[in-house]
Amino acid sequence: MTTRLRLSNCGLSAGKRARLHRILYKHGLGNGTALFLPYDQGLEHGPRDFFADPIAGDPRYIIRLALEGGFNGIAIQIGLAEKFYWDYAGEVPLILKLNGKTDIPSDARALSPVHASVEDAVRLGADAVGYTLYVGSPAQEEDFAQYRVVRQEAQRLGMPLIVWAYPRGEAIERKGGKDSFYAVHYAARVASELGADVVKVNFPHPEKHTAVPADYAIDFSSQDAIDAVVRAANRTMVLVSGGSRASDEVMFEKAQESMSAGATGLIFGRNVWQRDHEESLKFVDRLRQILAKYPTP
Ligand SMILES: O=C(CO)COP(=O)(O)O
Repeated sequence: MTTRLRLSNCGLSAGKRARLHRILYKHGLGNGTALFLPYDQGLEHGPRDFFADPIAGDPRYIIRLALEGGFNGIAIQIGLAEKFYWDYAGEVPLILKLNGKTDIPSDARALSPVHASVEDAVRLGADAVGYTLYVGSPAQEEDFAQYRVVRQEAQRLGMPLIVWAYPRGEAIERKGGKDSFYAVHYAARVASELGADVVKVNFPHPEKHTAVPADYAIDFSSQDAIDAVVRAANRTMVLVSGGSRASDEVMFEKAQESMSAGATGLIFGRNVWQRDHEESLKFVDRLRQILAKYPTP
């Protein structure tokens, strides 16, 4: 088990620390762990994610769910933030996503263009911004360049920067795929090297080792894999993402292993809202029981 990071150990400026303190200690369980509700799938995947449970297509429903479920924050794009966020008077912290893309073009040269600014985030009362970085994409040079502008603005304005570190591209596919241990481990390290305050990763699949460099061809358990990912992030807090719908047992195991590895929290979307309201709240309650076991003073 890795030691859980404290806010005081993350090299944060005063503004970033104050905002992260609000997210981690004034919302959710208030124990230093985080449960975020991401709701950018309408842009990233299109309306198909809402077919299973059409109410989930309504941003007002999702923000209410974030409140009722006691989430630490909601991650949305600028359009929904402008139109819906203040209906709820900022009762749940806002993480404004600054870039995003549709899944209509292929991922061969994945790049998530920036369409909002850190100043937008300040104007909207956000407590953090989110940036998707496609680690391994042939468009890396452009990605790093636009990321640098966001990082510098976030630094200037005291705004915590959460990097969605997503391995992508043909080279990643050859080395085990985007949720292989190799790819997720590398992505966590990249976000830390590039100055993210928080990194969001997929849960690594240690069994997807084929065709990766020999150093990685080790018989890891999933716990060993997520432990190593959290270590690779160094003084960058780690959030583990949910992914597409899976059984509750699989999700709870993922949550348990992530928190035991020293992750700060979870960012689960479709597994929360692709089900009926009562079921969503029950599911969230079980996640909160897991987080409650890992307080960070
Ligand atoms: O952070 C996420 C999307 O931005 C994760 O969402 P899912 O849990 O639906 O995969």
